[in-house]
Amino acid sequence: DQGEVSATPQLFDVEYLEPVQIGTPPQTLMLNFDTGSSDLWVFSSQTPSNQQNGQKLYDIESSTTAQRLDNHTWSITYGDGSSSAGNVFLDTVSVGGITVSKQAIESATTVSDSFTRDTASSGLLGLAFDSINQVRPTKQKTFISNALDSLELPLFTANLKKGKPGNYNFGFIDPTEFTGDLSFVDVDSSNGFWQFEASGFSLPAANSTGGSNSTAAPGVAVSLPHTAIADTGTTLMILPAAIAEAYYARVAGAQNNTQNGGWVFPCNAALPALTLHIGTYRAVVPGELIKYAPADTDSFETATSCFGGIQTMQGVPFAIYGDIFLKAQFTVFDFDGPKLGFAPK
Ligand SMILES: O=C([C@@H]1CCCNC1)N1CCCCC1
Repeated sequence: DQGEVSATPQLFDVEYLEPVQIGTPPQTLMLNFDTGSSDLWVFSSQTPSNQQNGQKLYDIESSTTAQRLDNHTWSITYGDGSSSAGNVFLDTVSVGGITVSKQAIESATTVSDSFTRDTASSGLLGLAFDSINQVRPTKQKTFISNALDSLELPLFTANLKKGKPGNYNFGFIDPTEFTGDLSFVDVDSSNGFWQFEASGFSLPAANSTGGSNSTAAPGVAVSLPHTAIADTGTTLMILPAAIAEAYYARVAGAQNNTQNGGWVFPCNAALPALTLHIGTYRAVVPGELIKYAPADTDSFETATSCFGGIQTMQGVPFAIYGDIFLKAQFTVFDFDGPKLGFAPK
């Protein structure tokens, strides 16, 4: 089989939501596909009403194929401090026409405030490796793990876009979605993530006049080996401080302001492109993607201070290449290897 599903950005591209069919008859919920985790959990008829805020629910009782997975529960805490927990059911799940019967659906009996406030999302669909699934006493497989045998190729691709719908494909690589050749890098899945090694970065030559979408030829390469994960569920790029410092040194008026929660700069600043070195691949992230969102008002029209798409890694032992990075690269998540493929688009 092959499948394709739209990836619709929410305000400021904070997350991307994809339609998923659950149960019989099918209930379509908008879920956040997350290559940084491995649980498929949903707001459901078991979620307390005081923790709901209009989210569409998985109505367990009205699905004729729902089966309770007795004595199994789940609880997850994400790196940003958000969390959820609950019970487990097995039911039929379809994504872009790919169907898995007896998929573990994790029904939320509690969700933290940030999920309650996120009115558009009915939950997450994890696309990382089964080893970090949080169902106990028996871990459950992700949707993609269950679907693998029915896919033409054991892979899925992510094609996220700035401010408009992109797509995920399952089981095939669509050559019209990228330019040039794909470059592949080995993945170390031992921590359960799509984890790989990057070797450094480059910035445009200092006095190049390129504007905010400057992709002027990169200047000097800086060797800075670091471990990273490809995480569609993280909005920004969380990078080693040395890279963030070198980048924002090239942005007039930039400051790392802990009270606004990170690097901010004047919205009229010229933003250079950042090029990340992954094997022989040179991943260019245009400056316009790094001007992430207004920081002092709710609109780019009135804001003077803007929040950076590049922030520094506090605490996590690896960099997180999130949506800011993935908006600039067509990415292949290939279980054969496993490996990641990147190409410009
Ligand atoms: O919780 C997360 C992220 C949060 C945002 C959504 N993706 C998963 N992790 C990834 C980075 C290492 C710690 C775990």
